[in-house]
Amino acid sequence: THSFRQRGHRAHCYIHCRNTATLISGRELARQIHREVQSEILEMVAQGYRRPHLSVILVGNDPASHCYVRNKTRTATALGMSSSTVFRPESVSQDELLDLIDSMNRERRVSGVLVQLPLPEHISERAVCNAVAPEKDVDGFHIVNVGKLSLDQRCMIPATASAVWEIIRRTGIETVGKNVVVVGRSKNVGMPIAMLLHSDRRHERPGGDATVTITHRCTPRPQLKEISRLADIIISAAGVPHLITADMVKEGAAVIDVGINRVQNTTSGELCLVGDVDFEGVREKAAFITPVPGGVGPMTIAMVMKNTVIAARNALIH
Ligand SMILES: Nc1nc(=O)c2c([nH]1)NC[C@@H]1CN(c3ccc(C(=O)N[C@@H](CCC(=O)O)C(=O)O)cc3)C=[N+]21
Ligand SMILES: [Mg+2]
Repeated sequence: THSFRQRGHRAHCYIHCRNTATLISGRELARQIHREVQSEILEMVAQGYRRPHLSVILVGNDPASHCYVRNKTRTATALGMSSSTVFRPESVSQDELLDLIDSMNRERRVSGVLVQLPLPEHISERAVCNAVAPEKDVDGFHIVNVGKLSLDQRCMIPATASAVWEIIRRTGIETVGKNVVVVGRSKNVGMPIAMLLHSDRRHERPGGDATVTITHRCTPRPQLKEISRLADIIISAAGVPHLITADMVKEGAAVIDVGINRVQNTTSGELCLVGDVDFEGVREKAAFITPVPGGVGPMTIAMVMKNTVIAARNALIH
């Protein structure tokens, strides 16, 4: 629902400003992607090809990781893919994981391989990500995919970055020549988001042609505010609740909240999920805002599905 507020003094020169942002439904956009993925799978099956298959490796018993993985495999099944999850205890050795990945790489019916992160301390995430065959790497974390992303080449794009990209594209938010601030520089989230948005739209893997500023824990708060107030698009992937407040947002900006923070509700004491954005305050200022939950999260899952179908399609060509 949109409500409007009258701005300006004279009746003939008023500007109607939305006084609350348009809520971007990640759930609705994800359903759109699901339908596209589903029909692509139907087409492949109709052509006589095997259904795409997603193989997941899940180490340890972190409830959130189990929840995300269940979400992915459940969605895969719903879209007509097959999927399997291999569970290993926290104590698994790196060699055992590498062997497991190797067998999935060799298995022809496996289209995509995903190792849920984080992994225990004694395992090198880099070694594990690099063990996945780049063409089955639906997370886009293999060093070859990271390199290709940086060179604007076609590659597997990390799902969270694709999610942010698709939210921007499908909402019709302009990026060319716009100021974007990406808050957070993680290799799996902040960095690939910044990479997509700043790069050239004419390249093999088109970019957003935006002017991108990356801020991080060493950015002084007053400077973050100065930069974010100039931003047409704010993308926060810091993991800090209430980091982005209304005073940091330009009127009419788009605010995309990638944060996932589990916090205890001060009144009810319940654990709840919040993003990095002070939603109630910022929605009065922004033109577009994504909620948490129901924003980037569901789109991330949808983009993993899309990557799996891309991997399956690519495997038909060779
Ligand atoms: N190899 C690997 N690939 C990943 O893509 C990956 C990963 N490891 N490790 C963890 C992060 C996090 N991530 C999320 C995916 C979906 C939601 C999601 O669906 N969130 C729901 C809420 C779910 C809830 O209630 O917790 C929402 O925002 O509406 C959240 C987070 C993928 N990650
Ligand atoms: Mg979300």
